[in-house]
Formats: sequence, C-alpha cells, structure tokens
Amino acid sequence: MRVEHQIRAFEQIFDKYDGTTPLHRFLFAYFKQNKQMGSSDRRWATRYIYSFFRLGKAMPKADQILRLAIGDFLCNQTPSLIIASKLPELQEQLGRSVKDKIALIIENHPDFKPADVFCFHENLSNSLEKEDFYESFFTQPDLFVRVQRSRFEQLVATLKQTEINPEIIGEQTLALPNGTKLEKIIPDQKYYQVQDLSSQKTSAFFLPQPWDYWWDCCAASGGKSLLLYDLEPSVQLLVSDIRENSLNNLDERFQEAGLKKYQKKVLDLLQNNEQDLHHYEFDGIILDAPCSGSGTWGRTPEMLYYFDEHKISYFSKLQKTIAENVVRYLKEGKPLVYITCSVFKQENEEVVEWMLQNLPVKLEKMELIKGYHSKSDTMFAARLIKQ
Ligand SMILES: C[S@@+](CC[C@H](N)C(=O)[O-])C[C@H]1O[C@@H](n2cnc3c(N)ncnc32)[C@H](O)[C@@H]1O
Repeated sequence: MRVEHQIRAFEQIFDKYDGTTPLHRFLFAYFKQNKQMGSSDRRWATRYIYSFFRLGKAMPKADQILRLAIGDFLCNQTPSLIIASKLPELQEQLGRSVKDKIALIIENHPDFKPADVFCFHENLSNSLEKEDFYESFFTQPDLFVRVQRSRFEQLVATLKQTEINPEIIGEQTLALPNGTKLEKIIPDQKYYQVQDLSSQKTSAFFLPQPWDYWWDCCAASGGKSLLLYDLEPSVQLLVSDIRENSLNNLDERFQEAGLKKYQKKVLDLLQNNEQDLHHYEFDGIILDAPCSGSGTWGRTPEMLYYFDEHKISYFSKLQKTIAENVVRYLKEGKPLVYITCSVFKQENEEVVEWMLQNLPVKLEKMELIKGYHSKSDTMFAARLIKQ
C-alpha cells in the first residue's frame, strides 16, 4: 500500500469528522459506508486518526501530515509508511520510551511544546503533575475490570488460557490491554464489571453503614451504585438520572450483580423535584456529576482537538445547581460524595469551595485521583458532611 493512499484515506476521514460524535462511533459508521476499504485500510486509518488527535493542538503551524507523522511516532512502537516518509531519521527510535521520544521530537522540531497537547492548562487542578499528564496522551489507557472476589482466580485462569495476560492491580481489579473483547471471552458478565481504575477508587469516599439509605442521583447505568453495594450489601438505594435509557441498562446490571433493593426515578436535578422527593431523607448521596470528562480524554483524544473551553463554566454552573438541589435531601451528619471525571479546577476544587460557602456542608476530604501514571482516567472525589 502506498503512503499517498494512506494519507488520502486519513485526510478524507479528517475532513468529514467534526467532533460532534465520539470518534469511535463516527469511524464505525464511516467504515460501514465505505465498504471499499479493506480491513488493512481500516486499521491504518484508525491508527492514524487517533495518533493525529493524540497530538492535541501541538505544532499548530506545522504541515498537517508532518503533525500526523509526529503523533504516529509518539504513540506507536511499530513502523508505519508515514513515519518512514516524513521522519526517516527517527525510524530507528520507535522502541524508545515516550519520554525519550518527546525529547527527540523537541530536538528535531523545536516548535513542538508538550504543553500544547492539552491546551487548557490554565484550568488544570493544582495538584496535577502537568508534564506527566501531557505525556500520558501518547499511551492508550488500559481496560480495567472489577471482579467479584469469589470469582477472581477463576477469571484470571480463564483469561490466561486465551493468552491474555491480565495484570493484577488489586484484590478485585485487573488491567487488560485496551481493545480486549472481554464480552466475547467471558459472555456471562455476572461476575465482573468493566470500570476504570480511578472510578473504582472513588469507593474509598463512600463509607456506608449497614442498612443505610443512599441516593445515587446521577446514576446512569449504575457504576457507582454497584461499588457501594459491593462495600455494603445491606444498603438501600434510590437511583435517578435525567436519561431514562441509562436507567434501563442499569436494571440488567443490577440484576446480574444481585442488587435487588433499589428504587428508580427519572429526575432532572436542575428542576424542583419536591413533589417527588419531599418525604425522602438519605444517609448518603453520591453525586457523580455531569462534567467535561477531561480526565478521560486519554480514551477520547479527539476532545483535545475539539473541546470548547466555554463548556467548563457551563458544567461548573450545572454542578453547583445540582449539588444545591440534592443536599437538602441529606440527613445532618451524613455524607455527600461529589465526583467528576474532570481535571479542571472549576469543576473540582472550585465547586467544593462554592459548596462550602453556600451550602450547609463541611469538607471531610477531597482528592484528585490521578490516573496518568497507571494508564487510567483521572477523577476527582470529595466527601462533604451535612451540618
Ligand atoms: C458522570 S455520568 C454518571 C456516571 C455513573 N454514575 C456511573 O458510575 O456510571 C453523569 C450523569 O448525569 C446525568 N445528568 C446530566 N444532567 C442531569 C440532570 N440535569 N439531572 C439529572 N441527571 C443528569 C447524565 O445523564 C449522566 O448519566
């Protein structure tokens, strides 16, 4: 296959894609419509377009195909026609670490600045190590699974039989190479959940008591509720979300996990829900808030290119309003666990600061759960106690 052919395929995709749908979904539809592309064409086009977006906004003035070659060099350890044609002097260095390769690119192209990869740096939470964070975009995150304790060894053994070598991260957590078709290997999903490592770590903020009544108020398909249930199976739950569809998926997941004691409501938490909720009082609330998702862009690098910075303040307002609307249903002395998958301080520490000033809550602890050293997402969690 000639390099011109690959470049044309990349350019056609790049021209058609506008960032409004997730890239993986766009590519799925695009390949369906372009049946003339064989599997090798599709594989190369996918590699190139992802490598390109992983470069974010670095080297804005450089030629697009040179940017593609640099992205491809930084993201991959195997050769490609683009690297061979645009960066022949670096071909032999493909096996080096990302850090080394970044240094080589800076040496050869001084206009390459790692900080431009993630160009919203002014907004980053203060405790984030910026260089490590920027560097992490050139490595694809892993796929993490949380496994029922009693099934852990058996699941590891099954995976090993299929020549997938899972990395054991904790008592219940495995890391697998991204793209592993786990549901094909183990179709019965009763005993494991796909859930990012940092997301799993948010459970350290829950600390439920036996027979507590908790509200997972932005539950989607129930990932956090399942963590809570795992910690304390006697807990009773109200789960709600604005999207009915997500709540429908939740039923199946809960059933598989054996979670039976829950009630479900479709609620828009920007509205007054007093009619529905006036008699409710909770022992704990999980607010896994709608957010920019900027801590997960290692999985969706197209956002580095297309995200509109104005959205940060939009999400921040949304988060404050939702927090205000839910905290009134919390018992005194009980926790509100505020979670985002964002790295922006306006959605994290500043929302907490706003809550401390405007709501009857006291901060117990908060943490940016950094995923960039462990091929996982970065999240934020805070535990606030109602006064
Ligand atoms: C970060 S996701 C929750 C993920 C989920 N907790 C999990 O662990 O899988 C945020 C959720 O907030 C919901 N949401 C957005 N705006 C909302 C609103 N105004 N009222 C209630 N839920 C809302 C979204 O539908 C989305 O499912």
